[in-house]
Amino acid sequence: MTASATALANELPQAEPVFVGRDLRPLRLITCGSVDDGKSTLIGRLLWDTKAVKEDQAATLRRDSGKQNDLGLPDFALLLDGLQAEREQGITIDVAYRYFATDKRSFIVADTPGHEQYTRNMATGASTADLAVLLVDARAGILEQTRRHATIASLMGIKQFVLAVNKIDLTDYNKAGFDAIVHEFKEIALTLGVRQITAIPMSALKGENVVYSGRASMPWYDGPTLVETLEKATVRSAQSTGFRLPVQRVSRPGESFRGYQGTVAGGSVKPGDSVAILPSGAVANVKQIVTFDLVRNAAVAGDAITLVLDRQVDVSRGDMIVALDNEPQIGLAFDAQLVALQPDGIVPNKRYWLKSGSRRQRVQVKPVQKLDLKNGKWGPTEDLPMNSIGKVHLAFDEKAVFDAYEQNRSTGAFILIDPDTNNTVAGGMITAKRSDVDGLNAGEGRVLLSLPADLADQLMATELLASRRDEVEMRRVTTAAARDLLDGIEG
Ligand SMILES: Nc1nc2c(ncn2[C@@H]2O[C@H](COP(=O)(O)OP(=O)(O)OP(=O)(O)O)[C@@H](O)[C@H]2O)c(=O)[nH]1
Repeated sequence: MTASATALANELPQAEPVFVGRDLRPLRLITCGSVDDGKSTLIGRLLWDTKAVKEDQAATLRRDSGKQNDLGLPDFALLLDGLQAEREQGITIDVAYRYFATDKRSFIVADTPGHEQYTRNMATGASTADLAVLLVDARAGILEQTRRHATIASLMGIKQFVLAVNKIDLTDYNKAGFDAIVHEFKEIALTLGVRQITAIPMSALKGENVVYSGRASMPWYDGPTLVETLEKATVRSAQSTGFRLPVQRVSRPGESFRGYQGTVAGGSVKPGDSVAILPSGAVANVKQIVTFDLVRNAAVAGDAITLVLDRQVDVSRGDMIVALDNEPQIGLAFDAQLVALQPDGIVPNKRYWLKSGSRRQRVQVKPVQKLDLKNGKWGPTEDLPMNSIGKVHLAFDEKAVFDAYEQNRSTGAFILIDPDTNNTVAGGMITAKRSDVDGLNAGEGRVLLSLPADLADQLMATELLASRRDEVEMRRVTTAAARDLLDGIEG
């Protein structure tokens, strides 16, 4: 907002501030479903009927789909061909975002592939979404994949669901079939604690109940269209935590200036605020907030800033600067839920890297419960195979800083990386801090050695070190890196 706009806003009566903000914020949604449920067709249809498709794309679409469709309609899935190319590049996190708008609101839709092995992409898309559209083929009904996606979406904190019963035209607009699917889904939703469900019979292909009403074919349905539902959905309220700045970089352009850079991950901050630096616990006041070239008088979640403090304190990459009166949890042990993403699953008690924001820490993971995707019940477990969803205990080598995911989706989320392969093996959410490490070997007192690979292997082969594997962790580095480390210690 410009200075004059701010002044104007201050003069206006304060009666409806909520509405001003609400319409400006786009609704983020994720679409999920099994292969061929019609996800691409639905997104294509949304873009087409809201006129988000540019004229040149539209001409290509009419030309390319001319022969392909027995209904004489354009193949809306073709609109997403560009995304297919993006997918095939094999980018680690594989979510494509599309934008469209009505005169009431704008939307960002995360399109994620439907195959089972793409669960991780779904989890990524869900982590920022306000609402999930779950597609079901009206002929096939609810599948295990539907349950899996609903579960992941709800674990990722999504509270609003649209059950899109698609291809209803292929069932002759059968009301009883639609009702049975809705009934079955409501039972699943109940076990997940999801209450806000809008079920819509639709034909993405024909554009019925997507943007335009399908009443002509389905006089029995008097509910909203998909777009009407999306227009009325609520955008997640701001995170309920105080100020959070995960430090991505310490900027030191000259002797006199030291700033801490990162993207605000919660709350807001202004000069004069008292902050703590975690995990050290040092305290300081905010002296200045800088963005690109501007000095700002406040910053809020989402802003990329450089923070200048009023005194010399020790801050490094991976630390978190937080509101003094509203701090996250600090500890060695946490409860979490995660989705296992790799063929090896989660290996009990193995040491992984946990990455959250710019922080990377060693952690041991103990699976304790697994979700049965057939009946939605949690049961005890000792392992978590690929694509399973589990509750785990985490034990860190050094103090970790988190908010519960419920309170803050940035500072409560993490991924696990296998140190041997560098693969992302899980995506997870912190649920609570634990008071004990549950028999896991929290690594206080453990020795970390960074050595050239051949030397490390020789040392590990000696009897002394082989017998003390739990106490000594060997990091294999190049000879040059080892020399740098030694130089650093000496100099
Ligand atoms: N009759 C009918 N056919 C539909 C409808 N929606 C999609 N289809 C057809 O179903 C097939 C699959 O649709 P897609 O949109 O490609 O499905 P998808 O879920 O995106 O599939 P993937 O991209 O492989 O995950 C296509 O031939 C569509 O034309 C619908 O509402 N009615």
